[in-house]
Amino acid sequence: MKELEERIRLQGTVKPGNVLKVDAFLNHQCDVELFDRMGAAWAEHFADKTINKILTIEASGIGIACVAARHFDNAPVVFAKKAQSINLDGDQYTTTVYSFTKQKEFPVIVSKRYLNEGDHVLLLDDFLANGKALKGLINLCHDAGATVEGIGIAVEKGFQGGGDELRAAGYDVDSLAIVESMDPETGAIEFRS
Ligand SMILES: O=P(O)(O)OC[C@H]1O[C@H](OP(=O)(O)OP(=O)(O)O)[C@H](O)[C@@H]1O
Ligand SMILES: O=c1[nH]c(=O)c2nc[nH]c2[nH]1
Repeated sequence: MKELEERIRLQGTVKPGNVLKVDAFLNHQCDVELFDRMGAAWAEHFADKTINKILTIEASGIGIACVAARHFDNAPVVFAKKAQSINLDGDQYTTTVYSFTKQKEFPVIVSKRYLNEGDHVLLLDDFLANGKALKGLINLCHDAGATVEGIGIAVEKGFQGGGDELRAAGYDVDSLAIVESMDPETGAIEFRS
């Protein structure tokens, strides 16, 4: 998606440790009109799939998924929680995920009420790096007997390999911008064409 690549060039900054900071529009301050156009792009890509639920993971996937859901017949958006809470009751599907930005392992939890056998799920998230978050969500879907119909990502860092691993495993991964390389010294960012 050219618009997203341009925004990354304009407002993104490259930090040491393979971190691309795009919090001016994607995952701190949120440009909801951009999110809407991202949702439209995913809807076009996954037009031949039957999708009845969108699954994401807190925190940064939530806003994007909620806006994108408007392009999927207002499919319910479920987000996996990264902490136990007195608000989480009943049976749960759980796994653990190593968080890229927080650099620690989190439990990842979805109530059995909201992910069911027979669900046709689209996974959405802001970033795909090593693929840990998505593998956690895929595990939850597998445990629930739900089918992963596809994966929509705003920014994939292609050089970290998570996206290509998922494609090799047979998943339809639609990343709207794929960063092939980025240099914290010069700030240069190259996209996969
Ligand atoms: O492919 P991966 O290596 O798993 O990286 C991608 C994940 O990293 C971020 O989550 P993180 O927990 O770092 O931050 P967040 O709480 O802002 O979503 C991002 O939102 C993705 O969920
Ligand atoms: O803001 C972010 N920048 C990143 O480079 C990244 N990788 C995973 N998750 C991320 N979030």
